[in-house]
Amino acid sequence: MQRELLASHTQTPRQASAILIANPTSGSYINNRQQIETTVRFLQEHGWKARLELTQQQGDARRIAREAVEQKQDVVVAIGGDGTINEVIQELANSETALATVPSGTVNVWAREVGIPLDNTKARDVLLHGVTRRIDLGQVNDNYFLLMAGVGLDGEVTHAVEKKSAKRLGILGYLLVGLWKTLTYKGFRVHLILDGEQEIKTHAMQIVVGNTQLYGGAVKYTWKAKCDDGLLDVCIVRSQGFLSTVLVTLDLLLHRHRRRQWVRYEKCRELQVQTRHAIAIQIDGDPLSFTKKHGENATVFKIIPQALKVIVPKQGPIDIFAHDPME
Ligand SMILES: Nc1ncnc2c1ncn2[C@@H]1O[C@H](COP(=O)(O)OP(=O)(O)OP(=O)(O)O)[C@@H](O)[C@H]1O
Repeated sequence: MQRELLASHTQTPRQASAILIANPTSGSYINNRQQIETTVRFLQEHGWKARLELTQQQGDARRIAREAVEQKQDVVVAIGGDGTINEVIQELANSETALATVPSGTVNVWAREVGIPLDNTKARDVLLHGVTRRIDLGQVNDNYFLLMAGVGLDGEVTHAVEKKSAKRLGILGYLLVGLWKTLTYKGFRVHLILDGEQEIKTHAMQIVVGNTQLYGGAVKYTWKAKCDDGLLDVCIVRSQGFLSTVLVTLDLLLHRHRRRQWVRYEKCRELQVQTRHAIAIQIDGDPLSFTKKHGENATVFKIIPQALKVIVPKQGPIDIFAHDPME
């Protein structure tokens, strides 16, 4: 029964079995707490078999998502930000359980990318009336990413914020550490191999490997990305000193065409990254690990086509998708 219920082209509201996973430490949870309980009742009143689970610590969202897949739940609703979503997709990947989101994070990049309203009362309508799509996921070191992975400056920033009390400052903490790192980061030599053939050797400040377009809620490094085209978009920002880094960021922020001069832009299915030193990596805005050093095997970024079912607004932005929704 569930497959038919998930098909949502009709006006009939979707009914489904679902676990709602809420991260009480996510950015806007406190403001949304009342709304979240209302959302559970709202879904139940519309015939959903829905229950709410709160995470107690990092890792819980992933564990609960694994149970949801084992129980063949139709939907996991991630109530949090992109970090909570990233935990959930580790288990939803290659399953029939769809990801839905009621945004409750600080930046909520996924929600912004696909047009899920940040207002919870409107977001819950998407659960009922949104469309189901299958999208790709990126993968590095056995970890999936939904949005993007970064190597270099942003990896350094996320690792530094994680270690320092700056995390408590939220976006401001990222901005302060980001500014400091931009002033002091020297970049790195890198050897890239795309799809086992094309080689690029350069001195980079930042490499963004994107499945989607938006970065940090405002900038677009991978502005041509489609999340269901079976390809990763790679944006290599060359290291040319502090001033050019600021100018690149401004161009990307303002979505100016001039940005093309500052970066190299490629598409591929697989990207091998070899660096002389271990360079910090982030995925979906959280620190991951480091690239392998000279002499070790390359760090490999891959696209896993059609790996994730998602529920998104029917009338959301379409330039992020290459294909129509599922029937
Ligand atoms: N109960 C919990 N206690 C501590 N950390 C948690 C808990 N539940 C989830 N986490 C972790 O909290 C981190 C941040 O959560 P999340 O990304 O949802 O919120 P956010 O950072 O405010 O939003 P955004 O990423 O959109 O800016 C994630 O890495 C997640 O794994």
